[in-house]
Amino acid sequence: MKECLVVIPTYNEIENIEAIIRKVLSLPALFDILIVDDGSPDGTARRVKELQQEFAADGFAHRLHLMERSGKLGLGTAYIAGFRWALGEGYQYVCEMDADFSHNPDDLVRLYDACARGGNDVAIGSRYITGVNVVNWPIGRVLMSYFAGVYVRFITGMSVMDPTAGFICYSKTVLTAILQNNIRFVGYAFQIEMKFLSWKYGFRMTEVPIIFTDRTKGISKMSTGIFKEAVFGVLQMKIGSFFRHYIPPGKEPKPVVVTPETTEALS
Ligand SMILES: Nc1nc2c(ncn2[C@@H]2O[C@H](COP(=O)(O)OP(=O)(O)O[C@H]3O[C@H](CO)[C@@H](O)[C@H](O)[C@@H]3O)[C@@H](O)[C@H]2O)c(=O)[nH]1
Repeated sequence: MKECLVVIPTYNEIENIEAIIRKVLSLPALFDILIVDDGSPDGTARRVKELQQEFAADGFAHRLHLMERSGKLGLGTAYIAGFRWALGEGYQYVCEMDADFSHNPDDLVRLYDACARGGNDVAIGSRYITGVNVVNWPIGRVLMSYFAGVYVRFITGMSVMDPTAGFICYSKTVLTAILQNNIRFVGYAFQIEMKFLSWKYGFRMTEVPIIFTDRTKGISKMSTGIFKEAVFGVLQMKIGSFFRHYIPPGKEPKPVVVTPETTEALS
């Protein structure tokens, strides 16, 4: 059985890609990797292919996968494409993680355990569940991230302390339910939308404390467009939620089968 896939979106991560892949593959063997690369001009995908060849010679090519997309289509759509692939391949759990070591790959085990052994459907690697655990971000970025959380909690009513977190483990059940929806955000607001939908569907969610350490190699792809999408998008998302019902899989009303007996019973 395929147990857990770590989806890593990449755009120009040539300085980090090999190290992060080798680190994840050094963890317990239940973690496979899917890199979703958006045509990185720096050759990130090419390096992944070289590693795939090396691993094939060692007999574990099945643990490293690559999805190449035509251009920079956004973090959210990269993850959605990765999640759909994971469900098609039959993985039980799927993790999100950045390529740049700002998330410590060792914490994957804690996130996975919180779901697989802790009975949760969503385990969030949380920077703010025990104070503020962010290292080396400029103070402006820490404040923006922290108050984005306050804003999201105020607008949505969802009590998650780190709604913009990008280090998460999902069960296949929650992803199956969420992906029935059109995920509207392409940038980092996608992270908020995923948690909001998990919460609306009533899935069990937990926050696992982590320390987020800013990257030392390569640059962040955060932009003002991504920021605006999050600010206005959260409001749209909340308003939109008034007009729909969220029914988790298995809880859908059973269709009534009409037979002569049921017709008689109804009359
Ligand atoms: N495929 C693809 N990957 C992308 C894209 N944009 C960013 N990425 C990849 O997504 C990961 C995160 O991007 P960063 O640009 O390093 O994010 P950050 O500024 O450090 O933001 C962190 O904080 C955000 C808000 O709290 C988080 O939402 C985000 O996940 C991340 O942890 C990296 O692996 C990066 O290469 C894209 O358009 N396409």
